[in-house]
Amino acid sequence: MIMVQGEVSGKKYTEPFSKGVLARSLTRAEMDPNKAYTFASRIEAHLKKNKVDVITIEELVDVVSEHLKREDPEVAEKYMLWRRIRQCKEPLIILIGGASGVGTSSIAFEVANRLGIRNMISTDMIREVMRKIVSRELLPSIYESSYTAYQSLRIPPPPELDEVLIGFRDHVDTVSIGVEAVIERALTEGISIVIEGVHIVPGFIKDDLINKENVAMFVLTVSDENVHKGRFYSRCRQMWARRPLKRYISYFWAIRRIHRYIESQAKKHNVPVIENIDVVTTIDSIIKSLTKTSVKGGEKGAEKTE
Ligand SMILES: Nc1ncnc2c1ncn2[C@@H]1O[C@H](COP(=O)(O)OP(=O)(O)OP(=O)(O)O)[C@@H](O)[C@H]1O
Ligand SMILES: O=C(O)[C@@H](CO)OP(=O)(O)O
Repeated sequence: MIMVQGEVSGKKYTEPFSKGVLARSLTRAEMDPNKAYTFASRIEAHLKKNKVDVITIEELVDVVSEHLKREDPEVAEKYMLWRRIRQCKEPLIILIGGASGVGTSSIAFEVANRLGIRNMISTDMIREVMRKIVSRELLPSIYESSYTAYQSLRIPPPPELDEVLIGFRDHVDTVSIGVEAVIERALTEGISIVIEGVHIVPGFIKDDLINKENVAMFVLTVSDENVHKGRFYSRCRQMWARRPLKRYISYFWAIRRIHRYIESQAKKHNVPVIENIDVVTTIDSIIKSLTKTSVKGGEKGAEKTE
């Protein structure tokens, strides 16, 4: 049996080589699952042929990337990017924002999956918990959707200001407190997490959290209004969807205003804006950007996610 040696939080561990585990990491680099399993079997055969009984994770990664470079350079590059992020010692906090319907939850799920991050929360869930704590009378705006929050303003803003944005800012400002609490808890516990939703807006979360090397924020956009609108139709066709299409379509004008506002905030605060047209391209941009920014220190290492 071939044994693999690794290290998590300074503690060494040894476990048997598993084709399944290796294949799973290759599928995260977008190798077809069947091909990944065959490839993992070939790696195992290679190690056996070379009479390897014990191999460290680093040595195994070298063997895998050498074989991958010959077989599929594109997957090899993605595999190495993925490894660099996984090597972070600090927990990775990924924040994905964007107006309702641009795809934050779909993309967050895929990013978490690709990076082996087991924790993910939507800001809608955080808002829901906050609604149970504070009465509607005290904080009416969080009882609204982000795009209807303006209807709960107690004092109408002066006509020269955009009331949709005033309502939105008020709504996001409150939910951001819950978002900050989740970030702080993840940092304290040392767990990686992806937080996604319309309440992730550049400029609203405390600088001391955002500026940490292992906290990365992204904003998703869909510039074409018709494509954006189409996303609500595609979502409501999914069997499990329980969200009324009519409501999103009738407030689409407000959602687009919020979309423009979030994008402008991202530009102002140097947060990467990613046009979410093709899922694979969006995820690749996020992962590439993570290796450039949030893992600035390079070899910092992650919790053992799998
Ligand atoms: N890149 C993409 N290409 C095609 N469809 C996509 C893409 N990203 C998301 N979608 C689809 O668009 C719809 C809306 O996506 P999703 O529910 O992730 O949006 P959201 O930003 O989380 O919205 P909300 O904030 O309202 O929850 C879903 O049906 C999803 O499958
Ligand atoms: O507030 C919003 O923009 C959306 C985000 O998902 O939530 P809901 O439409 O469920 O209120």
